[in-house]
Amino acid sequence: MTTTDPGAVRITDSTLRDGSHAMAHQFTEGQVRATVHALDAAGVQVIEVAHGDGLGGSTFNYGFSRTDEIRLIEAAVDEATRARIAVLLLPGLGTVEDLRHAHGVGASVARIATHCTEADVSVQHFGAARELGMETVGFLMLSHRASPSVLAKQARIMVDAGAQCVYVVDSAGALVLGDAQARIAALVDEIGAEAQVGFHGHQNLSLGVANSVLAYQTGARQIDGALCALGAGAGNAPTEVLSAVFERLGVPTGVDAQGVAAAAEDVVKPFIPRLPWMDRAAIVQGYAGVYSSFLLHAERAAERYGVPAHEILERVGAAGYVGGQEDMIIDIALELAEARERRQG
Ligand SMILES: C[C@H](O)CC(=O)C(=O)O
Ligand SMILES: [Mn+2]
Repeated sequence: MTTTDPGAVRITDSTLRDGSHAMAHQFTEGQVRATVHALDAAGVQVIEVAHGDGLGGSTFNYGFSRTDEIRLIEAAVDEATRARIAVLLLPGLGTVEDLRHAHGVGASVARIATHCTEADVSVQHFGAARELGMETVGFLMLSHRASPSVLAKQARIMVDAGAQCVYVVDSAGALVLGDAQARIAALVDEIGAEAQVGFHGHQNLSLGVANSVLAYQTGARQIDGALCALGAGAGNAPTEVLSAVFERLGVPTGVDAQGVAAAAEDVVKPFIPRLPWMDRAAIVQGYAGVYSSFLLHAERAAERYGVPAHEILERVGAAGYVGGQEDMIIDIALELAEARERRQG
């Protein structure tokens, strides 16, 4: 595959970033090295490494990392022979200084993520990333919450600020087929002449792979995946499945499908404490449009206050909370626990 092939798709693997949510941010340097080694050998061109909530995400609100993310990024860069290492940054949580630091240890792709209607907060960060000579990618999170035309205007803001690709990010795994397709089509129409369009899917309604294929067929040329689906909620579109499906469709990815299947089975699966799955709580996330990374927060609150996680998540969906409002999950759990006590007299 050549990167100039207009029909080729580039798979970015986010096991070591989105998977951080599913691992409660407990990645070790050894796990990062082994995963990067296997992905790099299989020809994956971009590997994302950071705290699940991006640079600077290791906090009380989001969860502390076991290992400093800069050390993990440095290890990933050291291990990769061909792949480029990407980082995610949410303006307001991560800073331009964090980006410089990551670039200083070898990260070369900056993925700047905002809520789907707040692209304007990314302008300074795209400018800084371009000045550093990094490849730039915009991430419009919770994309189901904006109509295709609104999303396209937000993508325009990112491209004007320096984004070379903008992703429709289905953070809640809530987009159902045509919903994903319509958003990709709107972005291709708005920015396609100047920038690429990407798709990042979650499996809460088991549509991550199908939505990714539809996104490709509608013009997206960058697609995210994670080995063993390791990601928030029911996980991401599995990289090993995406690679196999694109191969069957005759779409060049440059990835050795057998190699990533082995990476998933032999390297990642053995260290995952719990495989991501479409269980009741995750399905509610997709159905009610809840940010996937809220799953473990809701499960912890459920355990602590003795209320069901899926009920907490239903309420989170009704309230429309977005990333950064993790603390509200506790409030909802407390309300549910109080209501239960009142009922029991
Ligand atoms: C910070 C989020 O986890 C980014 C992401 O992967 C998503 O919104 O989905
Ligand atoms: Mn995600």
